[in-house]
Amino acid sequence: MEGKIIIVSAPSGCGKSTIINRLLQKGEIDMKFSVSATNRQPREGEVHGVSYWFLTDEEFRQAIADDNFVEYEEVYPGRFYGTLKSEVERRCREGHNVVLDIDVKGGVNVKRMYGERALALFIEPPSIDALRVRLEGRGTESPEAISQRLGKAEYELSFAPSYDIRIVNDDLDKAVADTEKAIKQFVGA
Ligand SMILES: Nc1nc2c(ncn2[C@@H]2O[C@H](COP(=O)(O)OP(=O)(O)O)[C@@H](O)[C@H]2O)c(=O)[nH]1
Ligand SMILES: Nc1ncnc2c1ncn2[C@@H]1O[C@H](COP(=O)(O)OP(=O)(O)O)[C@@H](O)[C@H]1O
Repeated sequence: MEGKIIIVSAPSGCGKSTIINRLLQKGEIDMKFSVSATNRQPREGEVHGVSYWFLTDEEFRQAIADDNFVEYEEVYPGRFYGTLKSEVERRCREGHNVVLDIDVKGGVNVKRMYGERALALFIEPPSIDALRVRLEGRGTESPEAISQRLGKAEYELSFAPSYDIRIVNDDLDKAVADTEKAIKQFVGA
C-alpha cells in the first residue's frame, strides 16, 4: 500500500520542528522526514541533507527548471523552500509515510494535490507574545529576521481553518501527544 503524507505547518517559532523531531526520535510511527531544499544559509549545527538540502540560488533555479519539486514557495523575500520529488515519491511507493515541515501556502497546495492521502496539521502558538519569546529564546535569527517572522505570523494564522487539524503548542508534551494521536489515527498505526 502507498504511504501517506503528513503535512505540518505553522508560523515560524511555533514548535513544528521540535514536535516532529520528538516523534521521529520516539520512532513509534513509520514516517520519514522529507528534507526540503532551500537557498537560505545553514544555521549553526544544521547539516546538509539532514535539516535541509542547502542550495545556491543558481542550484535552486536549476532544480525548478529540472522539474524536481512537488511544490516550492518564496517564503521570505529571496528565500526559497521546496519539497523535492526525490524525498516524497519513492518512499511513498515503498509504503512509507512521509512528514513535511512546510509553510502554510505549501501545506494547502500539497493537501490539495494529495487529497485523502494527506493529513494537514496546523500548529498554533498560545499567543503572538509567546511566539516572540520562543523566537528570541531559540537565538537563531537576527532581530530583523524575528520581526519579519512575527510580522508574517498573523497572516499565516489565517490559513489555519484550511487545515484538517489544529493543535495549540502551549504545553509541549501535550502538543506532542495530540500530534501523535492524530497521526496514528490517520495512518492506522
Ligand atoms: N513551501 C515550503 N515551505 C517550506 C519547505 N521547507 C520548509 N518550509 C517552511 O519555510 C519556513 C521557514 O523555515 P526555516 O527557515 O527553517 O525557519 P523556521 O520555521 O523559523 O524554523 C517554515 O515555515 C518552513 O515550514 C518546503 O519544502 N516548502
Ligand atoms: N511548548 C513550548 N513551550 C516553550 N518553548 C517551546 C515549545 N515548543 C517549542 N519551543 C521552543 O520554541 C523555539 C521554536 O521552536 P521550533 O521547533 O524551532 O519552531 P518552528 O520549527 O515552528 O520554527 C525553540 O527554541 C523550541 O525549543
